[in-house]
Amino acid sequence: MLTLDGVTVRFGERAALDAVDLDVAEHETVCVLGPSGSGKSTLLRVVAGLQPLDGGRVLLGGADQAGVAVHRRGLGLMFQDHQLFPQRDVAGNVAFGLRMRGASRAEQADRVRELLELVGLPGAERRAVAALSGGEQQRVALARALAPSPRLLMLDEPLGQLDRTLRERLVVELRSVFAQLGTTVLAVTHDQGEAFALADRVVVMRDGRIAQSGTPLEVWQRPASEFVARFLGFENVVPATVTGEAASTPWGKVPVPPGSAQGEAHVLIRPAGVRLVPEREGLGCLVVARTFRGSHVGVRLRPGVGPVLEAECEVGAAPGVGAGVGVVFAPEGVVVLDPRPTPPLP
Ligand SMILES: Nc1ncnc2c1ncn2[C@@H]1O[C@H](COP(=O)(O)OP(=O)(O)OP(=O)(O)O)[C@@H](O)[C@H]1O
Repeated sequence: MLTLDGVTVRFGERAALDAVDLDVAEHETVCVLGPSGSGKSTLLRVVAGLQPLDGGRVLLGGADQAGVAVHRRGLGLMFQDHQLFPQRDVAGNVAFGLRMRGASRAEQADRVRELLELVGLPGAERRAVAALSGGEQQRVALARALAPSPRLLMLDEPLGQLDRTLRERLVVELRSVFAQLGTTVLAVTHDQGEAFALADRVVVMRDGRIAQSGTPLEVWQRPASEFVARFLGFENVVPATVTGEAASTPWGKVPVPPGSAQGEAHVLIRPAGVRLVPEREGLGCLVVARTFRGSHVGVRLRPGVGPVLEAECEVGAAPGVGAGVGVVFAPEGVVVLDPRPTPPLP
């Protein structure tokens, strides 16, 4: 459906996109994730035709889009500040793209009714958009973007300004709407929870390049690099030398899963792989903080050697701040991060 082939965009000396290759298949939802300034919005703007290329090609359905105007690309856009028309009612907003295409009044009304049902706002046609909640406005923006049946729907931080509970609910609804309609989606977000919940495939960007691409599970279980692991919020990442089934780390020897890459690498120890034992039985640590996280308690530990460690304990079993504990590492919680560059996309 969509192919980016060596797409490069420069602003002065700096490449906002540096020879990016990316494919999005029909019916696929791809979420581009990355820190501020990594090139996510530039990527969307390039696909939309809002940003000229300094190199490479953008193809939609196999056709090179060079010189094709924004409104002729068959895209649906839903951007952060969803920019509804405040003077029009809900129906007037949703029907906008249909009117532009010359649909009859009856066609418009049918499609608007259908879409409002789909986004969970049945019968909202005559409501004023200014009187809607943030979440309702977001649904209207989605219905508006979907109304002309775009071949590719592009979302930029679609749920950015909404509160967490609402975001979590809307993500589930979005997924179900996309599945029902078979929509192809390219979304951009800096919120990993949103990306992981929405996407069939996650693409992590760093400095205008793709740092990793994979299913949410693949990326979560096997971050490709120290950068990706840290971006996902993991803190227990250290340089190591792997020999056989052990890694030498600043925390001492750590067991690694069988078949791990050998030699110099970074290792990630998931907090759940950091097991607390009596003080004299493992690496001695001091508990420096404790955070209740609902299903578990996060415990920060200062070891005698090496950087601070994060551990995860069952609620009720977490030691108090100031306690001395021992730590052992469970091999199933250890990931040797691949020192090789991310393999190209299939
Ligand atoms: N019009 C522009 N002129 C100059 N530099 C730009 C322009 N647009 C983007 N950049 C630069 O290109 C880089 C990528 O920007 P981009 O907006 O694509 O990042 P982003 O990942 O979307 O960030 P954010 O999450 O903060 O929106 C940044 O360094 C940014 O400063």
